[in-house]
Amino acid sequence: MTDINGLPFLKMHGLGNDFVVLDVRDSGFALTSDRARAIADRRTGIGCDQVVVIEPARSNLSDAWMSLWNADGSETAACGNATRCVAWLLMQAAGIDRVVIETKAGLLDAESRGGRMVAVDMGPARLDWRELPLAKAVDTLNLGIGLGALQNPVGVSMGNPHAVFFVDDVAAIDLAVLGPVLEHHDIFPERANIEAAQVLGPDRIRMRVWERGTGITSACGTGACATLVAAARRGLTGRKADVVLDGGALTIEWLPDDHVLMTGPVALVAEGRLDSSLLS
Ligand SMILES: N[C@H](CCC[C@H](N)C(=O)O)C(=O)O
Repeated sequence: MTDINGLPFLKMHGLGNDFVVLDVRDSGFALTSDRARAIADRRTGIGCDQVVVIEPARSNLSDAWMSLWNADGSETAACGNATRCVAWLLMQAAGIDRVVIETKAGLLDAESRGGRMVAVDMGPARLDWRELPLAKAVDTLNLGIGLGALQNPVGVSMGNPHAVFFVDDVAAIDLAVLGPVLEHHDIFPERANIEAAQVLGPDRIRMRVWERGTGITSACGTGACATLVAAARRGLTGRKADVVLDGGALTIEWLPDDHVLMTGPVALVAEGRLDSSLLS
């Protein structure tokens, strides 16, 4: 199916990181970069940070495939908040409390924690420069780049690239100015998500994020995972902490097997149908 007309969508968010969710398992509708941009436009489209597409499972290891598109039309392999939303939808529809979602970043195992709380094993933190990826061999614990108040981040991939900068006061960081420049730094051949993090205690971190391909968002699940791993690697926190974002807190734990467990809420705010004029 190529016609966007009448295609149902759900409007969801995780701590204000908002999504248009398309379940195309029956229609076969194919999203493109242009269509994603049109849907995500907050004036002429539905408006969202990412467009999330539920597709038929591609193996017997998962219940569904999920593809993810930023507001600028770029595709990303990982999105923690969207993963919780899709997992909740699938569990609600099937009356089950566990589901496996497959993405370009691998298999994601999700479980209901009751109500609208969902826990997701976001897979292993990738710490090698090649996995981020970076343009050259660099110790990911100290990338050695910087701009203004943001200096010397930790590089972590959760299937998507993150640069975590630790600062004394997150509120003083002009992320709208520094974020886009650092997102496009030459060391990141695929760009990067930019996090400014302030450690509040051994199990609490305040973080704000400039997302690759989207800009400042209220929350970023993979960014929260990357921030906890970065803090633990630097010895600033333990391996479990609440990461407090603009939209609320996620509980993140870096497990002994290097997988990262993310727990947080989901919200379903509306449903509707797309109109073909969206693409005009
Ligand atoms: N909001 C998402 C992250 C999107 C990452 C995307 N901006 C990228 O290009 O990697 C989350 O909850 O993890």
